[in-house]
Amino acid sequence: MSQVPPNIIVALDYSDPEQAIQLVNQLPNQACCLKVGKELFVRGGPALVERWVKAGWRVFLDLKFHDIPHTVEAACQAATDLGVWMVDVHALGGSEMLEAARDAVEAGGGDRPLLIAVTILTSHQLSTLEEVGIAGNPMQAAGRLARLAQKSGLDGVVCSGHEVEGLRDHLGAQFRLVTPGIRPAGAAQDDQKRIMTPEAAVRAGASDLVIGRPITRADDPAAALTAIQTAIQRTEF
Ligand SMILES: O=c1ccn([C@@H]2O[C@H](COP(=O)(O)O)[C@@H](O)[C@H]2O)c(=O)[nH]1
Repeated sequence: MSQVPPNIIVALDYSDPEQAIQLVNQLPNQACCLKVGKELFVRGGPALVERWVKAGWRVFLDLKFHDIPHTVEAACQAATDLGVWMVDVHALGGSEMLEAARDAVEAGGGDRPLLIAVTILTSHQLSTLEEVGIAGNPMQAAGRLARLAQKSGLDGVVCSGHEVEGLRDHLGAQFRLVTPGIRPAGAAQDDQKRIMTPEAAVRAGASDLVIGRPITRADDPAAALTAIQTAIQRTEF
């Protein structure tokens, strides 16, 4: 299990960078981390990321690189140059690609980003794995990919809360388990399939909780974040 309270990473999935900036301005500084994904990065560009990095925010650049090793290595080098706190790739890219990504972030020296690999997306279920030809259920497939990521020298993986306990047992306390698909009780499931409440994910041993719509679509996002943080603080882990 994680020995420190997990980070909350707010997923800034906005089409308008100004809306993202306004939200970040409302958030208690340093009380959470920020996640910039594909939509916001394509619309806002690297300057947006640099703005928050310079302001002292820990930024997870969630672009889920998956390509030939040379391309992923160069993309991870570019992410490292931006000064982000965390960056990710798809474990399905295989060991050669994962090792190229690791070499790129390590070339940045001591102040390098954490490098994590997506195992099985939280929007996937057994039928999705069957559809795309991945053997086993989500736990089995995530377990194989997480072991590959660890063997390739990565710092952790993205998985659903449902896999956290099993992965923690096998991969040790230091390996980062970053969990999206987090839904407070009663919140809309949206397109997520393998969901878990923040409290249950914390009890299972998640290192970081990625939360988007339950915060960004709330009437008062800062209050929604505070409510989740309070619930986590009351949870024994
Ligand atoms: O397996 C994965 C990997 C990444 N994500 C990302 O996390 C957020 C979740 O947003 P919600 O609004 O809380 O559903 C989103 O940016 C995804 O791209 C994921 O959901 N699952």
